[in-house]
Amino acid sequence: MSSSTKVDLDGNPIKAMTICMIGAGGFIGSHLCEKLLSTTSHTILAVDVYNDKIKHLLEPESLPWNGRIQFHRINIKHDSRLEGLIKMADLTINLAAICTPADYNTRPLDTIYSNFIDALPVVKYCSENNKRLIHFSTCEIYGKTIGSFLPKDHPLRQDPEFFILKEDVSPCIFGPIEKQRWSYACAKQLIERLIYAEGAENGLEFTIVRPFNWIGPRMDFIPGVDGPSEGVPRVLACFSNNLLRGEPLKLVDGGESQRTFIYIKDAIEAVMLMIENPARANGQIFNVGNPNNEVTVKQLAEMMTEVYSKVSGEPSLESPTIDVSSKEFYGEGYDDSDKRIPDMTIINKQLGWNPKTSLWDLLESTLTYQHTTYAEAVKQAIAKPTSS
Ligand SMILES: NC(=O)c1ccc[n+]([C@@H]2O[C@H](COP(=O)([O-])OP(=O)(O)OC[C@H]3O[C@@H](n4cnc5c(N)ncnc54)[C@H](O)[C@@H]3O)[C@@H](O)[C@H]2O)c1
Ligand SMILES: O=C(O)[C@H]1O[C@H](OP(=O)(O)OP(=O)(O)OC[C@H]2O[C@@H](n3ccc(=O)[nH]c3=O)[C@H](O)[C@@H]2O)[C@H](O)[C@@H](O)[C@@H]1O
Repeated sequence: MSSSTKVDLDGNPIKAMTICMIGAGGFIGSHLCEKLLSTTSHTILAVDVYNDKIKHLLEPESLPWNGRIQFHRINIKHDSRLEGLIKMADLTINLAAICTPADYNTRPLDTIYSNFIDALPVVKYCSENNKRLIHFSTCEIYGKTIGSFLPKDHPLRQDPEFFILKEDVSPCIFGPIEKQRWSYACAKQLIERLIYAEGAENGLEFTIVRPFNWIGPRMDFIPGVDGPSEGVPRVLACFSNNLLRGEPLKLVDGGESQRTFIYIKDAIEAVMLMIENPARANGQIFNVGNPNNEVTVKQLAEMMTEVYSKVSGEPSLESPTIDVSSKEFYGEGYDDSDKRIPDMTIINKQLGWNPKTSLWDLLESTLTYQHTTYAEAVKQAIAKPTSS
C-alpha cells in the first residue's frame, strides 16, 4: 500500500501537502523532517540559518525522498522570500526561536525579539493568505505552579489542582520583571495570544504546541565540540557534556526543581497527528509531555550517571554531582519553574495520543547516541584544550 492511501483519524484519505517548516534545522525540526520524509509523501520547504542537523536528509541526492525536501538558508528577521514560501505551502510550522534558559536573562532583548517580534510576520502571512499555522510555544508559559506559593509543608501542595498544568484552566505565573528569566515565557505568551486573536477575529486556522522538556539525540550542542566552549545548553546537553568529560554534574540551587521529560520520538508522533488531522487540531492548544516521567533535576543527574556508566562501560565518579548557585551558573536575573506536570486530557480527547517511553529507556538510547557521537571528539578536545 502506498503512503498516499493513508487515512486520518476519521477515516478520510490524507492528501500529500507542502509544509513550510521554519527552524527545520534545529533539534525538533530535524526529527520532524526525518519522520515526514520516511513515513509520508509530504514535501518540506525547510527554512533555517543552519542545516548541520538535517545534512543527512539533504545529501546525497540519491536519497529516496530526493525532491521532497528543499533547504532555504533564510534568517526570518529580514528576508522577503519568507512570504513566498508560506504562500507556496499548505501548512506552516514555526519552530524558530532562542530557547535556551542561559540566554533568557543574559540576552533578554534577543530572546524577546526572537520569540515575539520575529514570529509576527509568520502569523501575519499565514492569516492574510489563509494558510494553516502550527506554532511552537512552550510549557514555560505556565511559569510557576500555584502550589509553589504555599508554605513547603502545606497539605494543598499535594492536591493536583495546585500543580497540574491545564491548557484551558491554569494561569500563567511569572516572576518580577527584574527576573529576566521570564522574558522568554512572556514573549511566547504574547505570541500565543496574538495567534489566538487572529483565529478569533480573522479566522486563522492555528494549532499551538506547548512542549514539556522534549529530549533526545541532536539536542543542542556539546560545548567545545560542536558549540562554543563557554556556551550553556539545556540540561540534557550540560549533563551529557559533564559525563563525557568525566566531571561532576552541576546541580543548580541543589537540583530541587522538578521536570517531566519526554522522548523526542514520542512527541513527534503527536505533531504528526496534528499535521494530518487539521479538523481535530485547529483552534487547539496542546500540552505535549509525559506526566509519568517526573523527576527532580538531582534524580535526573543520578539516573544519567548510572545509565552513562552502563552504556559507556566507564565507572562513575565517587561524587557524581556538585551544587552550584543559579547566580554563579546563569548570572543575575535567573529564576526557575518549580514543577511541570502536563494535563493530557485535551490531546488525548482530540488526537487519542499518549507518550510511551520511560525515562530510563529514553536516557539509554539518548546517552548511547551521545557516547557514540561525541566520546572521541571530547577526548581530543581535552587533549588539546587551546584549539577548542
Ligand atoms: N525542545 C524542547 O523541549 C522545547 C520545549 C519547549 C518549547 N520548545 C520550542 O520548540 C521550538 C523548537 O525548539 P528546539 O528544541 O528544536 O530548538 P533549536 O534551537 O534546536 O531549534 C530552533 C531552530 O530555529 C532556528 N532559528 C532561530 N532563529 C531563526 C531565524 N531568525 N531565522 C531562521 N531560523 C532561525 C535555529 O537556527 C534553530 O535551528 C522553539 O520554538 C522552542 O521554543 C522546545
Ligand atoms: O524544554 C522545555 O520544555 C522548556 O524548558 C526549558 O527550560 P528548563 O527546563 O528550565 O531548561 P533546562 O536547561 O533543560 O533546565 C532544566 C533544569 O535543570 C537545571 N540545570 C540545568 C543545567 C545544569 O547543568 N544543571 C542544572 O541543574 C536548571 O536550573 C533547571 O532547573 C527551556 O526554556 C526551553 O527549551 C523549553 O521552552
